Amino acid sequence: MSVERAGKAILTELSLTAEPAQITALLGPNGAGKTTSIRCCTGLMTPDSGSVHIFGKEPEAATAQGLVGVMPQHTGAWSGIKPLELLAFLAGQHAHPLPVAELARELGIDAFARTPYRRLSGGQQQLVNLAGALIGRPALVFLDEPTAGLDPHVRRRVWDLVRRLRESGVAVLLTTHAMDEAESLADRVWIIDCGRVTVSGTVPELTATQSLEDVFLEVTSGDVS
Ligand SMILES: Nc1ncnc2c1ncn2[C@@H]1O[C@H](COP(=O)(O)OP(=O)(O)OP(=O)(O)O)[C@@H](O)[C@H]1O
Repeated sequence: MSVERAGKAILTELSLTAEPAQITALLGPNGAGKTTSIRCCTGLMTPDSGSVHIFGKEPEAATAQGLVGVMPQHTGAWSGIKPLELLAFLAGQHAHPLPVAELARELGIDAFARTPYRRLSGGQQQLVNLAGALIGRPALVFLDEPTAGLDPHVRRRVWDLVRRLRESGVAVLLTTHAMDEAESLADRVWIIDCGRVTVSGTVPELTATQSLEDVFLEVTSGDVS
């Protein structure tokens, strides 16, 4: 797919896939087009050319059927709503949601369940956003920098959860700037630069002779102009 905004190419013939029961990492420098790709895949943005298929459906239809979960990098302010209230509300939008209390316990949300969303720390808000993405039991989940700003304990908890999603057959597509995270979690890695795929492969393929960070630095310019 290709996307142009304000006369500038943001994505150029970008093509990638994410398979069920796999963790797919989408890597790229700041401004490379990762979030834009996710927005196109979830129907929030329409590519100027090309198409997106989610289990054979258009993104809007797949999202409407609850097949897709999204953890955005930033949410709008959820204001004064408390985490469990928010998750119960989101659960109500789905036919077969996960049990709210169980998910909240698993992610450690219980500890700050009584604090209004806007007063939560950045990391706590991240966990609530992650729970919100998973509550509807999606078959495909987009996690945009799910562990950015999380402490090492919480990061490991999120990693375990992401691995369990894979084990249960979910297709996980995540973005991250942490190369150790991609190496540890991902089955397949796609590296993009200036809206184009520059390299893709399994972690063992990409790291046969050098670290993933070295590969990243080699195949990306970091030039977003
Ligand atoms: N609606 C829009 N209008 C104009 N430019 C846009 C629009 N949406 C995104 N862009 C530009 O597209 C480029 C890619 O942005 P995007 O958020 O996809 O990057 P990213 O890879 O997710 O970056 P980061 O790692 O910093 O989160 C940026 O230069 C951004 O300014």
